[in-house]
Amino acid sequence: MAKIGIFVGTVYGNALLVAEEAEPLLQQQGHSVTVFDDPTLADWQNYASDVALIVTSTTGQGDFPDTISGLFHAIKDKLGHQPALRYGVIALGDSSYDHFCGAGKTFDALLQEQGAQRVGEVLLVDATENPEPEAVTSPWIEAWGAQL
Ligand SMILES: Cc1cc2nc3c(=O)[nH]c(=O)nc-3n(C[C@H](O)[C@H](O)[C@H](O)COP(=O)(O)O)c2cc1C
Repeated sequence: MAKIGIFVGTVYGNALLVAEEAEPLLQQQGHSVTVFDDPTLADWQNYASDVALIVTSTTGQGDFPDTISGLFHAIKDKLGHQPALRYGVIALGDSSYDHFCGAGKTFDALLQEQGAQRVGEVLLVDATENPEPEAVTSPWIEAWGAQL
């Protein structure tokens, strides 16, 4: 059983919906789960030796939504190595934009740089192909949770 924090970046609510659907799926696997829809660095640091699931959309031109932008920059500026952290990334985006899933990919790159251990591959969800992201994210989450 793992202690999992789900850290959400959203503008229109899709990523939050995905996170809220992930919570019971992971709990059914015996994990302890908390969703942070406006996450702070203090929230993040409570999971330094546990598991983080980042669920973020991309806005602007490859930018982070405001709900998670502060957390990303705080981790980048204030934390160094995070070798005890295991994590996963679900990146929501739209392939008609230039920087497809840019925010999720950038978050993953930072955590890789900081030595955190990614569980599974980054899930890229394309809104043009999947108008209902849960159809893709729910099976991915079940498989991801089983690896923890
Ligand atoms: C103004 C705007 C800018 C966007 N920019 C990007 C982008 O640069 N890259 C991308 O992959 N998707 C982009 N998207 C698509 C969103 O990430 C996608 O619709 C996502 O599902 C929204 O999730 P949310 O409701 O959690 O914010 C953009 C959408 C809008 C409305």
